[in-house]
Amino acid sequence: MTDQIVVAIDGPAGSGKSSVSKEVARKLGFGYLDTGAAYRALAWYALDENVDTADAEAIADAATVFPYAISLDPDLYWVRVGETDVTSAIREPRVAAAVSAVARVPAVRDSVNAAFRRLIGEATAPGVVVEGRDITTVVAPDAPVRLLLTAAPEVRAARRSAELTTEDAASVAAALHQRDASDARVADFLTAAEGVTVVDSTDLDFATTVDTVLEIVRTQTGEHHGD
Ligand SMILES: Nc1ncnc2c1ncn2[C@@H]1O[C@H](COP(=O)(O)OP(=O)(O)OP(=O)(O)O)[C@@H](O)[C@H]1O
Ligand SMILES: Nc1ccn([C@@H]2O[C@H](COP(=O)(O)O)[C@@H](O)[C@H]2O)c(=O)n1
Repeated sequence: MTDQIVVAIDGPAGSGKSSVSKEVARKLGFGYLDTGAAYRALAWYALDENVDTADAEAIADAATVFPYAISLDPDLYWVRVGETDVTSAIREPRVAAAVSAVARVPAVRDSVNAAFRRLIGEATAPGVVVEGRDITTVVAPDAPVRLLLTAAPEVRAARRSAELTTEDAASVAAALHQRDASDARVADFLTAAEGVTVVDSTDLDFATTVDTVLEIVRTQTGEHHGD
């Protein structure tokens, strides 16, 4: 599709990328691509198959056979590995703890990036909201809308902690910050690249954050999808 609109959104863990992107996609009638889900699903697969996530070569090999599928429908979101629905399992803290090691393997990034570009190209919606860590810089640097969604570290930790009610808040915050530090060695999602607009949601509620992103999409594309 040639006139497809890509809205590229990057940001650190817990900044609201998934929830905000999904809602923006719904409101615009766009597809939604959660790129972190591919890395999480590969980490889940490695754990399930007893592949050592610290062994880059073994992980690169696993990535070549890993039967991954994802829905781009924001109203019907699922992630599968083979016949197994892993939509919830990939959010477990054990997967979050393993994912950075998997994501730092260059061969893995090359293969998932090719899959992302294929998925975006095959999407039938008028546009796709794509979120992750390197979407504005590597996956879709030419996207007409490129955003860095951020929030203060303590706010992101508190939001994530509110979701993981069985975990203690200090461990949730430590895990989130540790994952950011590890991920930041691979992609710079803490500073906006040239041409990327920053949305800081520290003092914005969810609805206002969504409206802010929608307004930027409308201003930067001149499109009024979903109005
Ligand atoms: N502006 C906001 N105000 C309040 N809560 C928010 C806001 N934005 C997102 N949230 C909430 O913060 C939590 C984290 O958001 P979300 O999972 O979308 O972040 P994320 O950036 O995708 O995280 P990760 O990278 O770890 O997957 C969710 O519970 C979400 O509903
Ligand atoms: N473009 C991306 C997206 C994600 N990652 C890695 O996947 C992990 C999970 O991502 P979430 O968005 O679901 O938190 C993330 O911690 C990164 O390790 C990536 O490298 N590039």
